[in-house]
Amino acid sequence: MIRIFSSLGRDLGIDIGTVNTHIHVQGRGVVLSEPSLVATDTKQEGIVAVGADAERLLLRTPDMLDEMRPLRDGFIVDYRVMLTMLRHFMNKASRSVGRTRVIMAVPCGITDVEKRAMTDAIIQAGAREAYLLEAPIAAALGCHLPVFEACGSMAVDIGGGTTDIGVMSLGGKVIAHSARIGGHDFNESILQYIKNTFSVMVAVETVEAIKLELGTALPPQEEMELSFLGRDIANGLMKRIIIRKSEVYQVMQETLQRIVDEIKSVVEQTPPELAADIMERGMILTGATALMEGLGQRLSEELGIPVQVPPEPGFAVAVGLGQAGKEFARMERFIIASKNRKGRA
Ligand SMILES: Nc1ncnc2c1ncn2[C@@H]1O[C@H](COP(=O)(O)OP(=O)(O)OP(=O)(O)O)[C@@H](O)[C@H]1O
Repeated sequence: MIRIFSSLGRDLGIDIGTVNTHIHVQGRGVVLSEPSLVATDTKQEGIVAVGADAERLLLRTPDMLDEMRPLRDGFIVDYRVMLTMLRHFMNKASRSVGRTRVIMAVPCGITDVEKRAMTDAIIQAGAREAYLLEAPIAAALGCHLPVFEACGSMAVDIGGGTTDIGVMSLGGKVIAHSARIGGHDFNESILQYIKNTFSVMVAVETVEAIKLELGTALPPQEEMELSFLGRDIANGLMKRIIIRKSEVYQVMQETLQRIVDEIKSVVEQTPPELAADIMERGMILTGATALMEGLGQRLSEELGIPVQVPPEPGFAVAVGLGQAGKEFARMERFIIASKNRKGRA
């Protein structure tokens, strides 16, 4: 059983993702939104800058610095760097970190070792108390789904590295599933396609721009194209390439289908009475990948479930963590790990 400690400080809701970190402060809203990125000095192996500062420096002086993302697919890959980044963000978001209760979103189904690492990091970063909540539960709270009522609610959060799917009812989770597939997989497919079709190498920023400009989950109604520069694999010279929206749509099919299949398998495992509620009331789709053109409609058509995308899907989890702070007395069954400075529950 998870112990709920008493708290005096302000709540921080931290959505620390593979690509971005968002922090919600009780009473102030989402106060921080920065890339989950660290720039390290190649010679000294020291950390030079964190978050948005690191992104700026890496763009200006790419040869003198190394880029590090301390989380991959939502999981910690370098504890020391992750801790530095977390401490930096927490101190930026709050002037009294030592009095805060942190509620953090994590992918569904993380192991006990990963839970321990996350709660340890939060306390080491200076917080008074640490609590973990699975991302789709936070997303559902952020979108005001009736998760405490006797009906089924469903939320799907698609970020850069993971798709997290949750079914909730009566203040507890019924199913929580995480698949290591997300926005990054679309980028990978586009990158491979460009390499194989045009025999050029392109910058990751170019691939991201192609996805944001031309990416669509539905067959394009009208053709569009984008021109960009790539480096010819054969002779090393820069070459201008034109890619069409219909090509990008085709390239994205495999990842789209994998996401559909992951959600379908959760719907199939959902108890019939809750599945009926979800078919009627719909599910919510969050995470910044939810901004992709036509994704909500595509999922709705494939799953036969109404899909709603909130106005700012990338912030829904952070907002939900703030809501979890407000509803804290009712959160016991949702909280998957906790720790305070004296120890863990
Ligand atoms: N308009 C858009 N269309 C398609 N994809 C988008 C759009 N805007 C952002 N994305 C994608 O959203 C992803 C980042 O989403 P988000 O910030 O929710 O991820 P994260 O929380 O850091 O990752 P994770 O939850 O997997 O750890 C990136 O892959 C980005 O390319």
